[in-house]
Amino acid sequence: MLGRVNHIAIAVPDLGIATTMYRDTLGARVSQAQALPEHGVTVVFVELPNTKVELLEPLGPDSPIAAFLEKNPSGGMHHICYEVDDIVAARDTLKAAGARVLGDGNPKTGAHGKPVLFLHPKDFNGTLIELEQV
Ligand SMILES: C[C@@H](C(=O)O)C(=O)SCCNC(=O)CCNC(=O)[C@H](O)C(C)(C)COP(=O)(O)OP(=O)(O)OC[C@H]1O[C@@H](n2cnc3c(N)ncnc32)[C@H](O)[C@@H]1OP(=O)(O)O
Ligand SMILES: [Co+2]
Repeated sequence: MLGRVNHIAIAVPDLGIATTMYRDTLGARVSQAQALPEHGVTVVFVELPNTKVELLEPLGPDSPIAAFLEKNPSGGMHHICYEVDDIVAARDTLKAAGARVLGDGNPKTGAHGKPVLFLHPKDFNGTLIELEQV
């Protein structure tokens, strides 16, 4: 079911500071900030030779990363995104295996304009998983 790692996400309290750190201190190429109101986050992608790191800042009053940042005020690793060929087939297989699919269970359009879904961290060794159909 799983393909490549698409990105690893880090929740950050201040996207401007985090972007400067990745660009100027760590010397990486970074994208422009992109507000994603449907996801309650603003994102910046750090573009690495083999994958991407997604920096996430809360957007709006109901951000899904707000509680995480309250518990981890300086930020922290938030999720890992794996690529799948068929997200609906993957969802149905995982649901049948007892995994909790977050939200209403229907894929949303993610930061790359492709369908994404999230799986509950408590069902996957304490790691929040995002699936992206590529
Ligand atoms: C746009 C896009 C893209 O790439 O295309 C994105 O990535 S959007 C990225 C942002 N969107 C999302 O993350 C959407 C899916 N996420 C969610 O629905 C939420 O973040 C949840 C995963 C349900 C967690 O929500 P919240 O923290 O408010 O709930 P909660 O406090 O009840 O947490 C339940 C338990 O899970 C733990 N928990 C919470 N977030 C966690 C995380 N990221 N990794 C590992 N564990 C985590 C909490 O500590 C708690 O454990 P204890 O009970 O042991 O204390
Ligand atoms: Co993501």
